[in-house]
Amino acid sequence: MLDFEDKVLRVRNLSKQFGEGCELCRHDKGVLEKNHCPHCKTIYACRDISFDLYKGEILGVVGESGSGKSTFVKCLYFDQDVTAGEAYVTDYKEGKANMFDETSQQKRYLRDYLLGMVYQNPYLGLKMDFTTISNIAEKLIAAGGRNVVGMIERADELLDVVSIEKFRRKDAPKSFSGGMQQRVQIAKALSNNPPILFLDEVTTGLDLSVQAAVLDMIKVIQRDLQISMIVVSHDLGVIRMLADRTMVMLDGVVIEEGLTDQILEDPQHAYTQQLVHSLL
Ligand SMILES: Nc1ncnc2c1ncn2[C@@H]1O[C@H](COP(=O)(O)OP(=O)(O)OP(=O)(O)O)[C@@H](O)[C@H]1O
Repeated sequence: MLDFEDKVLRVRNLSKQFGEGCELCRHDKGVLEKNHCPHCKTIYACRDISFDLYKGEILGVVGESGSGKSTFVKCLYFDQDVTAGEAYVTDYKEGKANMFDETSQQKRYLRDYLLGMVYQNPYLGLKMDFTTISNIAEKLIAAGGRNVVGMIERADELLDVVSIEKFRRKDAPKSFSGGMQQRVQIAKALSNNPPILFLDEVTTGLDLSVQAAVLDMIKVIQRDLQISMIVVSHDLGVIRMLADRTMVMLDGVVIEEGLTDQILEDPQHAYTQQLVHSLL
């Protein structure tokens, strides 16, 4: 049974809109067509998303393109500002400070010490012209690392974890395959031991066999390091393989959530039923 004490992240009513809204949509979300207002064209990308993330669990977020998954995870990593909502990290100010209200310096601290992100597009997470080792060192330096030998040792250790061969470690990621780039991103995101890691469509676009290898690796890392993860994917197959619990998003709203097995065996919402059916 999960305990209240085991929560690492608490999110309440996370909302993100693109546009100001108008008299019609601001007060009555019933006027929306899917996720947008037909009158003023404001897009309500995420609406009132609330959940808890527990220590050592993988929470899956699944939904079709445009359902708001990336916006949701970008808000949590401060790549985008929320329109409204609260989020509390247990390891930060005893879980009492709404991280969305913090200063940019405090948000940088949260990113450097407590949160990690692996992007779908490795160009967003890596400096493609730097060596692989210095990509990892960059994150360690941001988190206060000054001991060069220590940082190189740490980078080596992490590149072992993600199976990047020793002779490639001084190469720049631009010379790597897509699967290798994702593995370097994962090593970089793990470098400061964050208790919480976000992964956004990390295997999309990879060959099936490479995809399977990256997913296996994520599972092993999560088991060995007991990191809590939020895994975002349009692919229920990925979520089935990784996630303990799942939230299903449609048009910016969480329409269903529960244990992944439960959702797969007994989906309640028509959209979830369709998703599950497509897996069969
Ligand atoms: N910067 C932006 N400006 C305006 N609208 C945006 C912006 N970013 C996202 N949106 C809109 O927000 C909605 C959710 O987009 P989001 O990228 O979060 O969806 P998604 O589920 O991650 O889809 P995909 O996997 O295709 O990226 C979409 O309607 C999208 O057009």
